[in-house]
Amino acid sequence: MPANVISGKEVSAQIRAELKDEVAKLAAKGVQPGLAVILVGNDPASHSYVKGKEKASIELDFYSEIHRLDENVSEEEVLLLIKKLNADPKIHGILVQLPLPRHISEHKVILAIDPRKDVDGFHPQNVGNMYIGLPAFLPCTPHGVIQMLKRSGVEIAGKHAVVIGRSNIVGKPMAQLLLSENATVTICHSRTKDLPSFTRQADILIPAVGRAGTVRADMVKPGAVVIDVGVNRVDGKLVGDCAFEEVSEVASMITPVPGGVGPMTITMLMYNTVESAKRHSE
Ligand SMILES: Nc1nc(=O)c2c([nH]1)NC[C@@H]1CN(c3ccc(C(=O)N[C@@H](CCC(=O)O)C(=O)O)cc3)C=[N+]21
Repeated sequence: MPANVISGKEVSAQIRAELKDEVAKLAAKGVQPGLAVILVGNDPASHSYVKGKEKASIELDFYSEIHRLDENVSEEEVLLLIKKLNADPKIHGILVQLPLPRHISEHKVILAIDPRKDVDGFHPQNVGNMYIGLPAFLPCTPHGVIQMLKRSGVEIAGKHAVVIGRSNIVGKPMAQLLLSENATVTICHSRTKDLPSFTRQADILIPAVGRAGTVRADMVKPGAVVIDVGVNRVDGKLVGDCAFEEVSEVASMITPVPGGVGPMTITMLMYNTVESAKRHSE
């Protein structure tokens, strides 16, 4: 039996409807969630993501600012803009689109963001708090994955979750959030020997590699849940890390690309911005 396809668009719509209620409650208190996005340079993919964030901001009636900066802007100028946004009471969330040009330090930029406005959850204070189970902004992509699992009725506790990838943005926090949900977690990566021997043990398999065709049907345990975080362009088409057609013959549930984790990432960004606005209004 082919797998059920978990629609990121549908789960997103559900969460966005809940957020709309929260936004209305805030409006009654005279607060409008405000999100500032900083985009440096002309990477077409980044521009397309930022458009998605802009669309979601309008849909949810946020106040939104997009700062499009020239590729050659200095690091100081970016840091200065962040300082201004940190101090701006209209702004509850600040996101600097990554990757940045090489002459700008990603680390310095992230450190400059007020952790209370770090809706990406990339500041070391939020990363650390997440790690020890204190309140924190959770990183949007892994948090989106957890929401997709929970809202599709997937039990996480006691399951063996295998994450492929160890980036600071997806792999590492993904493993940590699954651990917080009481999964048994394995992290695989580019130096893992005999990847299929691990993936075949997964009840929940989460490839986050960025290479199309990384996961094939013979690497998946029958009945496993597969959440594909990969985003790859192949012949101008967007695909995930899984060979979708064949893996869906083996898995019990699978997420598509596009229409899976991508929309959830944006929705959880909106969620964090509403959370920030709520804290601000308390
Ligand atoms: N500071 C920062 N925070 C991020 O969250 C961040 C970032 N930098 N840099 C780039 C990555 C990537 N990312 C995506 C968001 C939405 C889709 C998305 O909605 N994708 C659609 C398709 C979009 C299309 O067709 O191009 C989908 O999968 O259905 C994908 C990727 C956020 N990122």
